[in-house]
Amino acid sequence: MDVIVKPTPSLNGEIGALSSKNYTTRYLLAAALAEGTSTIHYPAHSEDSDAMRRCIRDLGAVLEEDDSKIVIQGFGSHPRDVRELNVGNAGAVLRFLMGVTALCPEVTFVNTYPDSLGKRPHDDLIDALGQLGVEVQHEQGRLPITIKGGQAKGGHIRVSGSVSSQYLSALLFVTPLLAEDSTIEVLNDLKSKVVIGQTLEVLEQAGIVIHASDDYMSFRVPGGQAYKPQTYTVQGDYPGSAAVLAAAAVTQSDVKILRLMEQSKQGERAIVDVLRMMEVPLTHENDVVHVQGNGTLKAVEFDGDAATDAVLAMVAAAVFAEGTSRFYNVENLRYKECDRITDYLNELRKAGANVEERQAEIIVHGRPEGVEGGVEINAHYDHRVIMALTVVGLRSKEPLRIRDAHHVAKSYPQYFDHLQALGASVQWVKE
Ligand SMILES: O=C(O)C1=C[C@@H](OP(=O)(O)O)[C@@H](O)[C@H](O)C1
Ligand SMILES: C=C(OP(=O)(O)O)C(=O)O
Repeated sequence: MDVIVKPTPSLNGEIGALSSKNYTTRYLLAAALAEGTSTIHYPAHSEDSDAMRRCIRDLGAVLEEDDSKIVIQGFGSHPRDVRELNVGNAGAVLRFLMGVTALCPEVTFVNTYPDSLGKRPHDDLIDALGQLGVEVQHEQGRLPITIKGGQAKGGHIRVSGSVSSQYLSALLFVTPLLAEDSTIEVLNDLKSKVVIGQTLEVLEQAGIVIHASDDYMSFRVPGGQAYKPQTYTVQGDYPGSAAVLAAAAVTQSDVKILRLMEQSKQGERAIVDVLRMMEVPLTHENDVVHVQGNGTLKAVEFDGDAATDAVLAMVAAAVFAEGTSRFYNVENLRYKECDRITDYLNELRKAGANVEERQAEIIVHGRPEGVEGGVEINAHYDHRVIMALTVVGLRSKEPLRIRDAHHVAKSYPQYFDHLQALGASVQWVKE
């Protein structure tokens, strides 16, 4: 399905934020790894969170769900012996479960998105699992991947953090369940460091003890621990909401998004600070972000690694700012659902934006007068490219047609409904 985005001068109204993808995947996993019954209130519903639901069920968890909660009977440290798992296009779900299946005799992760997740690297995690005595078969570090576990006991593990924090999160989820203590040393840089704060928060809620250094570069994990069954409540999602806030920032708007915690550990809450730095009129009080956009924005410089999943939305806002914006320290955007630097900037250029790339930077020469539009956009299987190009389309002179926009459902299936509710002119069309 494609979406046509038409120029929309103003957005008005109020929406509840979608539920956080990152917390939902983590709570589902922590509940599955507990023996006993856990409850998760307001879990996210999207392709990625559904992938985690499907896989933990395949591994032996029992799930019962109604409109507002999911009740999970976990399998503890004894997942069922399954042959295959299908994570769809969900990177975090794949990496976390590659760690957990170190507890299984032999599991193959199949390759259902050869042009997206199928291209993403997992070498650093494969190497770390090897240090635990887990045999991993793979296609040059890519899917399909077979994990032959069952022998892992714990020990000293060195893992690179220079491509993704998800490899480290994977190790943090599984090592507490191993018989012996582990130490984890992070080599090189740790990208998306803030996300590790979310992993540690969830592990602590599940009663798991981890001794982390202040810089998150080394960890001591006592072995033989058990996840406690818990009641969790999922907070609102900043990465998805960032796109709606960017849309409000580039139009004449009066838009409120509810359920966005000020004290959240999600790095993408920086969208609020970045829009503020861009002089967009907004407030953030009592978990409500209120944007009263006047369409005028100033350029900004920002370390994007602090808010990795909101950078594309920030860039979309910068397309209409006065001056030149720079988003630096963003190389790992190249290893996501698509190359979020080269592929994304190519689509922005098609729409009429003036953008430049460096290996680890995005530079945007703003066009406050608006961009031409009137072209077809390739979604590159990437929900965040779809959301960001929609923001650009709202302020293009001619409509944008976003091909295969249904991939937005990876994280935010109701994105276009939310925008429509705010008055955006967006419309689904069959190919
Ligand atoms: O741990 C997680 O849930 C995630 C970590 C981040 O990935 P990287 O660590 O690869 O940057 C983020 O982009 C992704 O959407 C979710
Ligand atoms: C990169 C993302 O997800 P993942 O790595 O889990 O596929 C994302 O949600 O933007």
